[in-house]
Amino acid sequence: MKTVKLLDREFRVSIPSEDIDNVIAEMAEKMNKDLAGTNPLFICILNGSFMFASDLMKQITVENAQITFMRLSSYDGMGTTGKVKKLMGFTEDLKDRTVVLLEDIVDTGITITNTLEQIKDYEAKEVLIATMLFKPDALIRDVKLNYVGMEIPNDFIVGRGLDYDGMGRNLPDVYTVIEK
Ligand SMILES: O=P(O)(O)OC[C@H]1O[C@H](OP(=O)(O)OP(=O)(O)O)[C@H](O)[C@@H]1O
Ligand SMILES: Nc1nc2[nH]cnc2c(=O)[nH]1
Repeated sequence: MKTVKLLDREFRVSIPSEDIDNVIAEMAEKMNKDLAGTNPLFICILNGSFMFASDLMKQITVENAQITFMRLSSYDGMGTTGKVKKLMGFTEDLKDRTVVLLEDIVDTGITITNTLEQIKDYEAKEVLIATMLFKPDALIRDVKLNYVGMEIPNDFIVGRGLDYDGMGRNLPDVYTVIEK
């Protein structure tokens, strides 16, 4: 079993990199059809989504697609603080645009619903949500996800952009914490 140690915890591979590549490719293909002619603006929610956004955007062929970034943070160690801090905003005008929020993971749903709240006054034409990973059993907010790469169990994971106290974002595979 492939494992990795990050700080004080051990993790085992739970999703190989190729499986994630495949779901991102499928998502890009679907978006290329759905979003044709919409001049979409993708918003990558940093930090965790940097790798997903990069992998996805390389496969987006929609004309006039654009990407921008905002930075939010709510996790401390392995748990949500329940509060979403905005650390960096964007300057693009969302009015009458098709906006696609890019998340690495929707867990409790607190971050994504908070993001929707933050941008609602910008009067976008529509706001779609795309997430690489989704934990349905952890969701405590009512939110519609338009594109979901993969549903996963309610365990703490790292890799593919996701961190444990800043560590492990660079790992191409996804790893699940080994409970002590
Ligand atoms: O659905 P939720 O329970 O809100 O969890 C999802 C959020 O948690 C992670 O962000 P985090 O706050 O860890 O910041 P990071 O992206 O900088 O790692 C992840 O990138 C999502 O944005
Ligand atoms: N690293 C990491 N960040 C998260 N944010 C929400 N859920 C998770 C998770 O399982 N792992």
